[in-house]
Amino acid sequence: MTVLVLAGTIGAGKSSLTEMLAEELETQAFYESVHDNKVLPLFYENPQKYAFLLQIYFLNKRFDSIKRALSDNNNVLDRSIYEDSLLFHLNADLGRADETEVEVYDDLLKNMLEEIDSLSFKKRPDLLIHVKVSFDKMLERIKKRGRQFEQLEYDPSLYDYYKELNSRYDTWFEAFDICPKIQIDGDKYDFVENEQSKIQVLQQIKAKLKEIEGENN
Ligand SMILES: Nc1ncnc2c1ncn2[C@@H]1O[C@H](COP(=O)(O)OP(=O)(O)O)[C@@H](O)[C@H]1O
Ligand SMILES: Nc1nc2c(ncn2[C@H]2C[C@H](O)[C@@H](COP(=O)(O)O)O2)c(=O)[nH]1
Repeated sequence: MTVLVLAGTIGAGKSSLTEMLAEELETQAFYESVHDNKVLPLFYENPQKYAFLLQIYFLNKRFDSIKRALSDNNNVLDRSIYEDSLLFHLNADLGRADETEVEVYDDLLKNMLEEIDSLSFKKRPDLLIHVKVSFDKMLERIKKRGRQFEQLEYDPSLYDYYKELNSRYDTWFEAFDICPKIQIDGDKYDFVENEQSKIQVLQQIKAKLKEIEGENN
């Protein structure tokens, strides 16, 4: 059983790489709830009002995906539950959640992570794959994808939100020690449109998985 989780800022390329990995490794892909997410557009319209609700929504959906993923053999998840806290605390720091909401959320997340530990013999993912992109690349990709409510034209204050989110990922990744990890340079490798880049990225990930397998034997 192999569990891979993707991590990275908005537009980094997590979903694209998830699809490629699932195909390459012949595993099932689990995607974050975006198109069917009723709260996401509300959050972008009024973050002050909906930051807490959105976070609970995502946490619930992620928990659901993890439960389904763990009952399966091999799988790839397009965003890790470990980034939830990063996203929520950024919003809390921006004054979009009060102290009680932060307390309730932190406690719920801790509880859920403990519950995941007890769900399966597989307690941690085999590998966390962080797709790192520069701030400029992040903006370029968000624009390329074109989700209306994520565009700077829709809300110019998103510029600062995105900038801060992207910069927090570096510290987050450095400190991450829950399972083996690898960083993919999403600026350097255009793995969506360039076949050679795609092959190189998949090779890096497969080499890391081999290295981990060697360490475990
Ligand atoms: N390495 C890459 N090279 C070129 N385009 C990319 C790359 N990664 C992602 N994209 C494009 O950027 C946009 C966002 O990618 P996506 O996979 O949806 O990101 P995420 O899931 O991290 O939010 C999509 O239009 C995708 O085609
Ligand atoms: N406030 C939060 N927003 C989140 C969280 N997880 C995802 N998102 C947002 C960010 C994007 O607009 C969209 C999809 O994310 P991608 O990175 O896959 O593009 O959902 C969260 O936990 N909190």
